[in-house]
Amino acid sequence: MARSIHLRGVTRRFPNGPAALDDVSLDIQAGEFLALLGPSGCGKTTLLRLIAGFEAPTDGTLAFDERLVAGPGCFVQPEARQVAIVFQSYALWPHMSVGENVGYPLRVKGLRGAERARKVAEALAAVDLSGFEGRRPADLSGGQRQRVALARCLAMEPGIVLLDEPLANLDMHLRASMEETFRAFHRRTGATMVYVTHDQAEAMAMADRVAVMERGRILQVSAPATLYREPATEAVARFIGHGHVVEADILLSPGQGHARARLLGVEADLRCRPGLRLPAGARGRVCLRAEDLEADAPGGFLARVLSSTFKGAHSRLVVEPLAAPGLRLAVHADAPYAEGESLRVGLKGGWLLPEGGEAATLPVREAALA
Ligand SMILES: Nc1ncnc2c1ncn2[C@@H]1O[C@H](COP(=O)(O)OP(=O)(O)OP(=O)(O)O)[C@@H](O)[C@H]1O
Repeated sequence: MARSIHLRGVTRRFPNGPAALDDVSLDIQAGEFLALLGPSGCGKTTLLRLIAGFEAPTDGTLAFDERLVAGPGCFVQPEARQVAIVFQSYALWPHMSVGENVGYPLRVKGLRGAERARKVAEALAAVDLSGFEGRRPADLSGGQRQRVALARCLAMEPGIVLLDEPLANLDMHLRASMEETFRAFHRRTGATMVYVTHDQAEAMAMADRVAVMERGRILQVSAPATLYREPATEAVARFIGHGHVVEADILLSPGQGHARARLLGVEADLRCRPGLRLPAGARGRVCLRAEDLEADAPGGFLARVLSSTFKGAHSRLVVEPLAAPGLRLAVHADAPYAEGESLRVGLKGGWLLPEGGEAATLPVREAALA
């Protein structure tokens, strides 16, 4: 049975350093597929290890459903938490066959003979490895080994599955096909899954919701489309999908999900959070993506082409608005442009970041253009 996970004010400190987790509160629904995403050192693995029971919180509480598993005066040992873990390194026993590896947790549970063999065969069939029972892990490819680890997890019928960068050791091509395997695994088990990754494409492709972390804190937890279209802070806007953030003057106080503003010398209608309070005349910050911009649009702002790259269906331009020297924006155009050429760029939209976003930093970092 899938279980929900609840963290309240969880802090984890190690000696000699800032808190690895800093006052984290998070509710993961039963049966949800949640990805923890963030740069190296942001605390993803510590959070996962805490749920598994390999770490204890310095402060705060952790509960599965209604049951407290870690907190003041309480610590449930990892083996009593009934949580399955899939590691980057597969963690298969090299001396056991595939069938023995998958059947191991069932043996520990006391399952014998034909019933165990049936469950092993079912789990291997679910990951497309029927007939591999007799092989050794050493005779398998990386992707096959990871599927054996998944089958072992499947055989345990766990309520919670924790995955620590399980695709990190696989090549690009295999990763894409394994994403589908993980989604199918999730549909099949209905388990609550917490998936650690620093690869945003992976997180966005698989998870129901993504928690973006930075320096031990959760910046935003949202469905992938919401993270992309409606980032809560400038840091999330820049991190997810390489959004560009520019300053704007609010012309009409935001209404129900819309605002009128002047940015880069032209007026535009922007999307915003319903109920957002920013008076006319205030300064706001806007997340712009390539799809918010239109090349060669009369009435748009003037910009200079810095580079033009042929991408098949379109050319990807990097332009510098004349009104904001140093700012670089990505724009899609139907035709290629020459370097140094001028054009007008139309503003079709943009997302007005909610108040409380971090201070704008211009010029935009080159990294945002990658
Ligand atoms: N056992 C430990 N002792 C001391 N510091 C630790 C320990 N474990 C983690 N840390 C520190 O806590 C911070 C968060 O580490 P964590 O491994 O959770 O990050 P991460 O986001 O998973 O990074 P990566 O993607 O590189 O694995 C880091 O600064 C790390 O150095």
